[in-house]
Amino acid sequence: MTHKVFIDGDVGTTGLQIRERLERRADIQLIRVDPSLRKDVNARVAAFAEADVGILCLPDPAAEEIVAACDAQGVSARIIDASTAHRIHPAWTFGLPELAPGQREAVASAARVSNPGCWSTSAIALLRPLVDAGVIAADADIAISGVSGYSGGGKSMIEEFEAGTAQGSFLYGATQSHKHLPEIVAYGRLSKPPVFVPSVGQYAQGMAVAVQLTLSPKEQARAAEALRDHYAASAFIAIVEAEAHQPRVNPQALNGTNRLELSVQGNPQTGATALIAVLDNLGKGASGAAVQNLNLMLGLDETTGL
Ligand SMILES: NC(=O)C1=CN([C@@H]2O[C@H](COP(=O)(O)OP(=O)(O)OC[C@H]3O[C@@H](n4cnc5c(N)ncnc54)[C@H](OP(=O)(O)O)[C@@H]3O)[C@@H](O)[C@H]2O)C=CC1
Ligand SMILES: CC(=O)N[C@@H](CCC(=O)OP(=O)(O)O)C(=O)O
Repeated sequence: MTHKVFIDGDVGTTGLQIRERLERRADIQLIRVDPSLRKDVNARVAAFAEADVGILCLPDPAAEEIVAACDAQGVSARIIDASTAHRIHPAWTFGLPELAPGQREAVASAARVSNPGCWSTSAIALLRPLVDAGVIAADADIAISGVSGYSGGGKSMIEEFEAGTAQGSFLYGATQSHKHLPEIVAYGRLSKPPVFVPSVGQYAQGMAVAVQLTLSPKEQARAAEALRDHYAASAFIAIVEAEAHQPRVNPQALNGTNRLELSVQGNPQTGATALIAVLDNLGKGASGAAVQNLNLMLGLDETTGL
């Protein structure tokens, strides 16, 4: 049996990587629109009407526009949205199957799934099990930093770095209005936003993220245990020994995979704690995650083709 999938935005960074993963599969038939019509709303709505699942790999306004057009024309295609547009929308299911018990089943049966952001995937994967286990208080003082390859910024940032016009690595988001903060608060079950200062490095792909807070030595040990318990049966998320991410955390270590590695590090004497995540921004941070969600929505093993 083949499943029909339409990728809206399949020449962009995320869409192209999803297409490459799906083109290798005999169980998936990709629906394509004529390249000259790739921004034509009617042509794309027709493609959604034919698809079992459509995947949006578009800027937020374009994602909102095409969902509204599908709704207006009565097209009831199941949709995965890789943009930020619907991440905390109550009618959309958050596409992090490992979030909490029941989330995998919720994704599998959902009509609309929002694929998480790359930074938020890391932060939520670290925080949510610890908040649920009572190791971290919802109102804890938390800081998040990290480094991403420039492909995280899509085509325009890739062009900037490849043309040599980017002036090197940089921090951003210091005004604390990064677009991933709402989903980190909502799905991390926090009662206040963490302080989040990400950065971009002078390499294409891969991320390392550090969630920083104070935990007692006992809480540090409980944190590692709670994460191990939570992800024990996970195909893609693993807790590794702190040594695996020392002394340098390599943001490119998991490139080309859909994996996310977590470790608990810190100084038990002072309580200063760094929860570390490593992932591919175009793997578990975007395209791999979208394929995992697609597999679940199609009733397949979530690891198919990943
Ligand atoms: N890059 C990453 O690591 C991640 C990206 N995302 C999200 O995924 C989405 C896509 O990002 P990314 O692939 O990086 O972005 P890109 O800019 O690389 O690609 C976006 C694509 O959408 C196309 N597009 C823009 N407007 C329209 C429209 N109205 N109709 C049809 N196509 C349109 C663009 O066309 P054109 O080429 O003509 O501009 C481009 O090909 C974004 O919402 C992004 O935030 C999520 C997680 C990680
Ligand atoms: C390096 C870089 O610029 N990264 C992007 C996030 C990439 C991502 O996760 O995308 P969406 O949430 O938009 O889907 C940023 O921080 O805005």
